[in-house]
Amino acid sequence: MKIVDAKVVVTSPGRNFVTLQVTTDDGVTGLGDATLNGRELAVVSYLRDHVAPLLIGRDPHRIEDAWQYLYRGAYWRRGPVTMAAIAAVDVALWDIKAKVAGLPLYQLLGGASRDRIRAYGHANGSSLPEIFDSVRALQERGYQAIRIQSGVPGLKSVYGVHTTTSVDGSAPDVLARPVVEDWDTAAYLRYIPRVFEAVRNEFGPDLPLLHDAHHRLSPIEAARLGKDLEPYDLFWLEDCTPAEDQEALRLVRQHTTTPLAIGEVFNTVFDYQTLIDDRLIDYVRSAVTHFGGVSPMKKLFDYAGQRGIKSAIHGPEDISPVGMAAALHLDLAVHNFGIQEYSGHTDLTNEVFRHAYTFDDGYLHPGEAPGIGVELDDELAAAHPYEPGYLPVNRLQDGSVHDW
Ligand SMILES: O=C(O)[C@@H](O)[C@H](O)[C@H](O)CO
Ligand SMILES: [Mg+2]
Repeated sequence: MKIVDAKVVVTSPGRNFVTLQVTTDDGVTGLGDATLNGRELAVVSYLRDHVAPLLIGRDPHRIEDAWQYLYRGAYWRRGPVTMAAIAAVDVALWDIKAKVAGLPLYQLLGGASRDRIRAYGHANGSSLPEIFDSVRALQERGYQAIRIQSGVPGLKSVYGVHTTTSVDGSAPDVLARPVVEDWDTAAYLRYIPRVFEAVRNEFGPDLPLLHDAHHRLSPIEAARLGKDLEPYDLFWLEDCTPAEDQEALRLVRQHTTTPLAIGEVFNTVFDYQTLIDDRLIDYVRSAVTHFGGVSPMKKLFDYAGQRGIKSAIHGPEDISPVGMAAALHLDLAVHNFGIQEYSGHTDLTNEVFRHAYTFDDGYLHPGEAPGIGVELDDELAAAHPYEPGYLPVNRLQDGSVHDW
């Protein structure tokens, strides 16, 4: 069997997605997600100009060799652009192998370790009543674990709430530049424990609650927040310190028993080495799409599992249904599964990417279709071309840039 075509499809059914479609001489196709939010076209070029020509003529079954060839063979290793491109190839080849076998991918990863996959959803609000309504709306959709993000008194923007207008009064952005949001760490640290106290009082002790600090805190600030949140029994505190600094989490860990999760912007296992070896975290948060694919994610989970650390694959809306499907096959198969982030996609996105996976009563399942279980509607994808779009940036009240 040989690869005869490798096509990159960019589509924006509401937001941008980059998909690699690999075709074999037998007419089998495999899909991989290469979406890198806000830098999509860099990965498109990497794949089209530098990777696709190397794939033609290769045996699609040699997945590990293709991965090593693209990773070691480029000489320039790691980084989100490279690893998103390699991820798309890896997932497309796993999709092909599983389709040829006539099996859903999870069967090739060891088979199901569980019957269903617990998901968490995102509740947001600028006030407590808004947050309570948001939690109730998620519970009505079936969610049984919920991330809580809150506006902070004195700040105009609410992290996680989509806006197209900058807080600094600059010309309204037409998404050609990032929106500017505002941030004040001291106000946030004073307020967030009160939010979790109120949510616990409203919804009781049983509902698993999560919170994302989005890399905005120094180690000592994160340590304080972890301690202040202990009475409210969080499932985890996510991304409390900047992701580049593994040692920062040692200080946080020494001060709090609030469980810690990190990794959505990590690209390789080396970003986790100290964190896993020294048991400084409880959950690894990488996305299949940004970590080089299913192959390195399986290795990461096996390594983390030796230290009792669990999986929690990144799954916001900017992971396409292709990336989500790949995540769900891993979730079902690995023993040390923790939880899966799942926001779902728009109806239009679900039409462009028809998928076998399901969400019922707060639990996901990848489905039984051979491969990863996603089919791309090329015509509908082409009808919704790329549109520039960016995540926001944060500025402090003195105007300086802060982590978003
Ligand atoms: O945990 C999450 O889902 C967030 O941190 C998102 O990944 C981020 O806002 C970019 O979309
Ligand atoms: Mg996050």
